[in-house]
Amino acid sequence: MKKHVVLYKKLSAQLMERLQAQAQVTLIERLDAQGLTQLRDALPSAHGLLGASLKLDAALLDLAPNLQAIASVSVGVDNYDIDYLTERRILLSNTPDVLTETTADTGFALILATARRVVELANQVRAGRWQQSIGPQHFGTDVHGKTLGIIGMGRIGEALAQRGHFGFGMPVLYHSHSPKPAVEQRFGARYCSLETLLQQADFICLTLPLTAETHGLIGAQAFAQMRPESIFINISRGKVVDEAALIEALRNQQIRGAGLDVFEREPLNADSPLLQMDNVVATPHMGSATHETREAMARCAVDNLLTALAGERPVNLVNAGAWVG
Ligand SMILES: NC(=O)C1=CN([C@@H]2O[C@H](COP(=O)(O)OP(=O)(O)OC[C@H]3O[C@@H](n4cnc5c(N)ncnc54)[C@H](OP(=O)(O)O)[C@@H]3O)[C@@H](O)[C@H]2O)C=CC1
Ligand SMILES: O=CC(=O)O
Repeated sequence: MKKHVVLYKKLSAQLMERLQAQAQVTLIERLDAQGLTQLRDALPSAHGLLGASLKLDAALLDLAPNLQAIASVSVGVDNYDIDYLTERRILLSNTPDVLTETTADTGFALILATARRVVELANQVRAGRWQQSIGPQHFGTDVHGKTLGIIGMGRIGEALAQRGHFGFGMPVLYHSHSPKPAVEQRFGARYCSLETLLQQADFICLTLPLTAETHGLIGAQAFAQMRPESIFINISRGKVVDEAALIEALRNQQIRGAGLDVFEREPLNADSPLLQMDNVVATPHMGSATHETREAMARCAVDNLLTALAGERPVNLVNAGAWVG
C-alpha cells in the first residue's frame, strides 16, 4: 500500500507527478484557518510531511502517530522541535546547498540597495520628485573596498565572502564557532571575536541559524558597539535580533541603515516603525526566492522524503539520532 504524504506547499506538476507515483498525496494549498483544519484532519493517517513556514510543535505532531519523516523545504530548521522528533524517531531533512548562491545574492542585493539608497531614491523618481540633479543629501556610501563582516561563516556566509572579496575588493572579517582556514585562504578572511567584528566591520551581515544560542544575539549591547557608518544586514532569522533594539539603534543613528529580509514576526506588520525609515530596506523573506532555486529546493525535499519513506537514510538528514538504520 502507498504511504500517505501531506504536502503543505504546492509543487510543480513534474514533482507532483513523481510524488504521486509513489505515495498517496493530500495537498493543503494554503496555511490559512481552513488549511490548518485540513492539516489536522490529514495528520492521523500521515506517514510523511513536506512543506515550509509552519511551526510543527508537539501538539500538532501528536495528531500524527504514524509519522515517519518530515521534509522541510528550507535549510533553516528552527520551526521544528528536533529533540521531540528524534525521541519519536521521525526523520527530519532539509534543503542545504541548492539555495546557497541565491541567498547570498539576496544578501548582496541588500548590501548594495542599503548603501546606495536604491529603494529610497527609486521611490522618489517614481513619485515624480526628481526635478533637478541630486545633491549630497541623496548620496550613498561606497560598498567596494569597505570591510565586510560576516557572523556565521557557513555555506551562505562563505558565498557572501566570495562575492565581497572577488567582486568588490572587500576585506572580510568573520565570526563563527571556530576559524575556517580554507575560507581564510580563499578570501583572505580574518577570524575575530564578535565584539571586534561589530566594532570594525562596515557591513555587518548575519548568516547564522536561529538556535537557543543565537536567539537575541544581536541586541542593544551589540548595536552600541557598531559605528554610525555601519550598515546592518540580516538574511538569517529575525529572532536572532532584538528588533526593538534595532529600531532604537536606527532612530538614534547608532548605525547608518539596515537591509532586512527576515523579521521577528513574519509577515512584518504594515505599521512597523521599520517601514517608516528611509534608511531601511525591507524584503519579504525572499532569500532563496527564484524560480530555479525554489524548484531545486522542492526537488531536494521530494528526494529526501521518498528516500526516508523507502526506509533509507536521506542525504540531508538533520536529526541523525533518529536514524536506526
Ligand atoms: N533569508 C532567507 O530566505 C534564508 C535564510 N537562511 C538562513 O541562513 C541560515 C544559514 O544557512 P547556511 O549557511 O546554509 O547554514 P550553515 O550551517 O552552513 O552555516 C551557519 C554557520 O553559522 C555558524 N554559527 C552557528 N551558531 C553560531 C553562533 N552561536 N555563533 C557564531 N556562529 C554560529 C556556524 O558556525 P560553525 O561552522 O563554526 O559551527 C555555521 O558555519 C539558515 O539556518 C537559515 O536560518 C537560509 C536560506 C534562505
Ligand atoms: O529561510 C529559508 C530557509 O531555507 O531556511
